[in-house]
Amino acid sequence: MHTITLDGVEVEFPKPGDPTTTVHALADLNLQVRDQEFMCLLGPSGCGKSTALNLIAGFTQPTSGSVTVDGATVRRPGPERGVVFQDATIFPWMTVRENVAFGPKVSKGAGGAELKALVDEYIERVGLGAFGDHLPHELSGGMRQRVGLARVLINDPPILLMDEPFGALDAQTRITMQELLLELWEKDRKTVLFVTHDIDEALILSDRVVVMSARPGRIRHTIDVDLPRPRSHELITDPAYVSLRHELFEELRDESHRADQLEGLVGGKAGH
Ligand SMILES: Nc1ncnc2c1ncn2[C@@H]1O[C@H](COP(=O)(O)OP(=O)(O)OP(=O)(O)O)[C@@H](O)[C@H]1O
Repeated sequence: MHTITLDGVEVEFPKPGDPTTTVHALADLNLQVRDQEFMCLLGPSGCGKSTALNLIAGFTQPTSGSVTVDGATVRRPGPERGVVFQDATIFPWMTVRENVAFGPKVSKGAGGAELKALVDEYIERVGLGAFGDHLPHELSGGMRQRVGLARVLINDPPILLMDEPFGALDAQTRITMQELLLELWEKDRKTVLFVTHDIDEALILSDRVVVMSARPGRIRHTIDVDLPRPRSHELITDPAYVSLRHELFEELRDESHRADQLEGLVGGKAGH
């Protein structure tokens, strides 16, 4: 069982440039990600999605409230939580194969034929079988993100935390990567928390979508995505999909408007 629980989580940051005031990033956030569930956190820019993910990853601590993984309080990063960011964390001087081998080599002292076979397997899984000896600068953005994914997956973490991993990719590559992720997840269901501000991405991937409010982020709305799996983008014309999309669009529109007001981008006053 691999579950994530946030209970009454508050996060306040010192305001950059003005440490006497704070930015209230998360307010009384309560969230539970179930075992082997694919959950998307959806919300307007600046609502605290990354802050929530960073708490679970163990990169930051809540001001109050609790963050637990499998019942244990999160205090630091751990091998059971794999984190994938928008910019793939890969070493530019290492080949694809060396990059993918890095984790098991360093954390488990793996090596030899066994490691080589494992690396080949994961490179194959992410569709980079023919690119093992390439350096990152010889790859496209989508291919680099595949390397980033393989680097995390090879450690076989039961929990995946993904922060807009496809956010920097062009629309078509993004769709390809979503379908690759779905295919990988169908085979080996990990507990996933995926941060995005893209409604279609959330719907295609998730079992549940949690919509966060504008800052301070709290949960505004949760929807169950009862669409059949395995899924592909053909789903977008399905009436059930269209209806869920409309529901999420309405929720997100209100919150995006509030977020813009907070930032002083449209009418109203900037605030914290
Ligand atoms: N280390 C920090 N110090 C001060 N303020 C911070 C820090 N990290 C985040 N914030 C602020 O907290 C709020 C939430 O930020 P966060 O990055 O979690 O939002 P987000 O929903 O992930 O946004 P986006 O979709 O734009 O990435 C923002 O107002 C941000 O400026």
